[in-house]
Amino acid sequence: MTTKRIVFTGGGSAGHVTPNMAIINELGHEWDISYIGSKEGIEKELIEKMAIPYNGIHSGKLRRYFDLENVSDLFKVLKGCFEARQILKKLKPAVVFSKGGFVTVPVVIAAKSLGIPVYIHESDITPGLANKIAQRFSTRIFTSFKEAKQYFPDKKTKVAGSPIRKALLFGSATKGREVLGLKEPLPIITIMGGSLGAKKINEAVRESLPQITAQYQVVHLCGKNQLDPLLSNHPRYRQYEYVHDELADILAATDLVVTRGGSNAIFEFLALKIPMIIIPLGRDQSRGDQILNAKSFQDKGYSITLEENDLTNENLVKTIEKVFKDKEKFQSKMRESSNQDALQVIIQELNKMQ
Ligand SMILES: CC(=O)N[C@H]1[C@@H](OP(=O)(O)OP(=O)(O)OC[C@H]2O[C@@H](n3ccc(=O)[nH]c3=O)[C@H](O)[C@@H]2O)O[C@H](CO)[C@@H](O)[C@@H]1O
Repeated sequence: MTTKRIVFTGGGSAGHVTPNMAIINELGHEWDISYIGSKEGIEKELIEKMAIPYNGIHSGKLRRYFDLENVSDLFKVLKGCFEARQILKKLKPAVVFSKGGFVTVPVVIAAKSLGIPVYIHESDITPGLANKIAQRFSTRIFTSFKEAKQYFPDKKTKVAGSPIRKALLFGSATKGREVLGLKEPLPIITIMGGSLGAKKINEAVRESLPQITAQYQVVHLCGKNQLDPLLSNHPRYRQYEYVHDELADILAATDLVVTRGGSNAIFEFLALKIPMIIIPLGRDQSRGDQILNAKSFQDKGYSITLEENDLTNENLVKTIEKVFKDKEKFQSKMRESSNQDALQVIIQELNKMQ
């Protein structure tokens, strides 16, 4: 059996890393795997935990508006291109798989300059700036959403769905309740404000805790440095900055999620048939991709959108009650969904490579 080499890249937030992790876990032994990410991004910790060789390069933030920092960031991108080229020259991979995030731009440019095929995956309905640039250098493009296909050249684009870490599909609810130490038979609501946490959601959840915990238990994935020490002994509330392998059991024990509209997270909840309240990141803080993700899921009957501007304690509690009451309806719509097995689609295409 000949060994083929693949280099993954993606970073900046977990959503640009977890799909890579899902694919890495499913690749067979004929693949030799390496990773290129930023020197200090979340991808470094996540990938090193998997014992995959990790190469850190410089990366700069790309902005659509003028800022003096653009100049120093441009130098960082150029430095990153040089570093990525050196790494790729040494590794000589058969393909580079790029998931998005600023760090991928120098990597795909370097790959293209060395004649290495570049595959990219876009998780959102509208492409992020990094993938908008990367797609010009790419050989093959995969998308999670059907609606995203229109933004890419038809010939090289395929709607694959969202690659989900397989372990998430095999969690145990009993183990989840045990790990959490939640012993009461009350339903569990998990709050996930994206991989970095969401300050506004954290505040609203914590202020509404007396009402919410009257009927439910709460697991709060609140993001780095956002734990609230005053709540560490609450009998019906558990908080974590970020969870790794425990997530599968926690989600198996979860009856409802309150979440940001990050694409990977919501496709995971869809796969697990967990009804969602999606509070998308607004246009004032992003390009509005989460608003479109949330609309697409709401239109299909998988979730209810709660706009951040309408996020009052009262609305949050009311929406939780409403979604909980209609839980079966949301789940039956999710069961009807024809979300194909993205992992298989992507792995089959990679395996075709020489
Ligand atoms: C602020 C921002 O720019 N957000 C973007 C970012 O979101 P973000 O990084 O938050 O991405 P997603 O919600 O798509 O994915 C988060 C991932 O982290 C995992 N997770 C999260 C918390 C935790 O404790 N443990 C854990 O494993 C989730 O299971 C999921 O796989 O990338 C997404 C995919 O391009 C975009 O849709 C979002 O708009």
